[in-house]
Amino acid sequence: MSVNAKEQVRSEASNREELLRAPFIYRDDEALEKSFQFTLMKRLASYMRPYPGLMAAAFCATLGNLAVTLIAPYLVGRTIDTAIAHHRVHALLAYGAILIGLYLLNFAASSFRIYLTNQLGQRVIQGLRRELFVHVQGLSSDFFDARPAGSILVRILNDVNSLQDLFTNGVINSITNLFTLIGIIAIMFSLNWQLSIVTLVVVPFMFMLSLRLTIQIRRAWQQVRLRLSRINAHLAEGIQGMRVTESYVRQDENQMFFEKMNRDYMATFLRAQRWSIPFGPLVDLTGALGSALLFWYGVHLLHNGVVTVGLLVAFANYLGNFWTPIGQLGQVYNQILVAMASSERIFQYLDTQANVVDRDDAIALPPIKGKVEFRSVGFSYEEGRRALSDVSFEALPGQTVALVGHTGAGKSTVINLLARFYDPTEGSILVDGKDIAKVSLDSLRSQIGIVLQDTFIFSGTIMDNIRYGNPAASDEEVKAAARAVYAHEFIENLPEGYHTEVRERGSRLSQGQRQLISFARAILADPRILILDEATASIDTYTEHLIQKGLNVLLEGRTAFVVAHRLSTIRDAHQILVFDGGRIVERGTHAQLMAHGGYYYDLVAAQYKFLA
Ligand SMILES: Nc1ncnc2c1ncn2[C@@H]1O[C@H](COP(=O)(O)OP(=O)(O)OP(=O)(O)O)[C@@H](O)[C@H]1O
Repeated sequence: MSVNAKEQVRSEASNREELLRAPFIYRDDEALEKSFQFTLMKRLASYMRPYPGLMAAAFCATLGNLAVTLIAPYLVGRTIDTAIAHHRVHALLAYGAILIGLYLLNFAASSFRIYLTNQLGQRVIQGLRRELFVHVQGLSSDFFDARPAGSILVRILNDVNSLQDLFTNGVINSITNLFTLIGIIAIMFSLNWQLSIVTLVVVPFMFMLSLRLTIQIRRAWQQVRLRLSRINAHLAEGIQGMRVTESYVRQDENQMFFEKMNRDYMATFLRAQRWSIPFGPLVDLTGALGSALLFWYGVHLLHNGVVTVGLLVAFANYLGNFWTPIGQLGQVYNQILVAMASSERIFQYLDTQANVVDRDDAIALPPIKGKVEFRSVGFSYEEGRRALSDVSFEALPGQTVALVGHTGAGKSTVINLLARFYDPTEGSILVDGKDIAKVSLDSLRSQIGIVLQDTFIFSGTIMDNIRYGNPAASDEEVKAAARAVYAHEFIENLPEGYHTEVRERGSRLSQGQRQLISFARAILADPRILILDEATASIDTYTEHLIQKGLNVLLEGRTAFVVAHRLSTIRDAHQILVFDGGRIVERGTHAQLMAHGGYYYDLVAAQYKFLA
């Protein structure tokens, strides 16, 4: 290698190192924690209201724990003072038996409490997740347009899960912990107030230390989780887009990006570890300090005959019992901060209202014949940007209407309004003379079939996928539908025919095969009105021929709106609506429009001649 080449390699390597070390900037919009808000907490607590029996039982079980925590140290003290100090074997055995009984009770109460609080937590979480899913499923298209699917997923999964700890342990434990602390303090003061003051000097310090450290530790681990989910998201995207990466030869950049994420994750993990390591030893140290104070002053009181050995031991036990509730209260505080951020986001979704809803006086649309009318329809997705203006047309039952125009002209918007994914801003849409804004959504959509360009294939068998159009259809009906649209042949040729499992999004099937399946699905649903966004993907001549024939069967006898990309489909349409800038600029049959020699003529000349 020449000196220059070596120099270049060295400089590339150092550039790479520099790039890798440069701070990593992410765009995260989600807050990980929020300050305490009473209204949010009250709303969260309302999710526990349906389970009064579980809450009461869990609370009783925790009272059992509480009783043992409060009584046992006192009994140990009494055992020492009355039984051991005076060599009274019977008393010793009796105390021993009572203590064993108490600890057995504690064991039973703890097991029962853990079981009950888990039941409670899981039920609350399951209910909340169900409510969120049902609500999100009922929201209108604008909601899904405005946010990526990933962020909706995170809310339904992660945000709800992050409330789990609070509902499982937090609420019940914090009440018990408070009672425990108050109980211990009360007992200690009733036994000896001077010793109590000296012993408890260390407690506020313990509490602050536990709180501060746990806050830092939680934040540090939140950062680790955040980095991990970024790596997950990046990996998922990378794997899905692998073909594009390969075709644009972007592997090196991807590797560099991944390497940065990986390093960032490692650094964050080690930082979190650094915060976590001293927690245990520091807690022990503070505990030891408390015990030292207790024994230093206790021995002094012992000399003066103010306290007994048993009382000192009881105090030491009580002090030991302070740790668990203090630590747990710190944890609950942390859980509440995290819950505030998550629940705020969850409630934001739950409070979002669907824009397209059934009116109170909505009627069910009777079985339709298929006449469709747009009357001066106008629509904007966003304020100030019109997607459709003054669109009027009429389609008679059984007619095929082709919607054509350049990209962004408004064709899909017509379809979105007809299926009532949105309501028009102006004008009205009538089906068989009935304003669709006044009929129930279910009765309208169940009579409209939609075949999109990018056919959605669900994981399951081919049979399941076709039956999606009509869940009540028998196997024979499914096959008949496939036959009608010329899909039967290719399905039969698959390894397991109709029972072939199609993987996620139908990756095993070609574009054309997916379209044929969507035709079969639509014909099985047998809608009077059909909306079809014709696929643009180029398909081999044989499949293309099948699709053409399948399409003719599908359109037969239905009112169909086709965002048309094939000249053959357009040519056969009863009516062609030509869109530009959200308006209908020309209308007529293919022959009429070609003879007119206007916008449509130019469009066909430019766009469709190759597809004829
Ligand atoms: N969800 C949306 N939010 C905001 N604006 C939108 C949305 N969908 C479409 N638009 C805008 O509305 C206008 C009409 O879009 P539309 O999708 O109806 O066009 P199209 O003719 O179907 O185009 P294409 O042939 O590319 O699908 C465009 O200006 C587009 O940017």
